[in-house]
Amino acid sequence: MTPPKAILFDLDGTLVDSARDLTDAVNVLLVEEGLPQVSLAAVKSMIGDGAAKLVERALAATGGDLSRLPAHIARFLAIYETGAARHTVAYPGVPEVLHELRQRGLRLAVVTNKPHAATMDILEALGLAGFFGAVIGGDSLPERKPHPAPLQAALARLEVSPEAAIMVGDNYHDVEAARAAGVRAFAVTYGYSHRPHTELGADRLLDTMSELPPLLDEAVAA
Ligand SMILES: O=C(O)COP(=O)(O)O
Ligand SMILES: [Mg+2]
Repeated sequence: MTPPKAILFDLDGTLVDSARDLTDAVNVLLVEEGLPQVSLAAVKSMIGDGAAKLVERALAATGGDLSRLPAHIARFLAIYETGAARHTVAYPGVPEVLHELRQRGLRLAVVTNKPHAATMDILEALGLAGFFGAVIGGDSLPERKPHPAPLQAALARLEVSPEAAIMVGDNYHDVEAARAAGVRAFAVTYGYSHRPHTELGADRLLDTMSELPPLLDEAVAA
């Protein structure tokens, strides 16, 4: 097996727990619209397909006016971008593992469906931005995961071939995008998966990010 040279990370539910800030921003929008608020658990089940889908799902769940969806999405982004990193934290082990992987000479990227501006705000607020040689957001290209294009764009920027890369995500979109790009796929079990983890089709499952470096050693040995 080709030794890994690059790791592509999903953001929400993989590197960072962002559900509380997303929930707060959705609820500001819903209150403005005179609609009922949604719970943290409900929002976790709506995250993964980008901000537009999150807003659409929240409005659908609360009886909102979907004919005004584009305006609602724009309003949500304006609200979210004022506080995307208020309560958002890195999952346990994430900063240490990113540091270790860079020490090993691996190239790192973020490939997320979250808009690029909010992604950068979060990475900078948490002191993680410097680890990544590429950050592809949900609005960086016309296509989003599960399309392979964002992964391919990250690999082009890192100058690494798909066989020498591993995608680490929390959702089926991450695994599907990786498969379509010819990249190995690992999945974490602590994020916002919409399916049971064993049904994601990932090559390996990680209960914490700290399990990643030893798994890379195995991938090299295999
Ligand atoms: O913004 C989202 O819905 C999901 O973002 P992710 O791709 O980092 O999980
Ligand atoms: Mg995710």
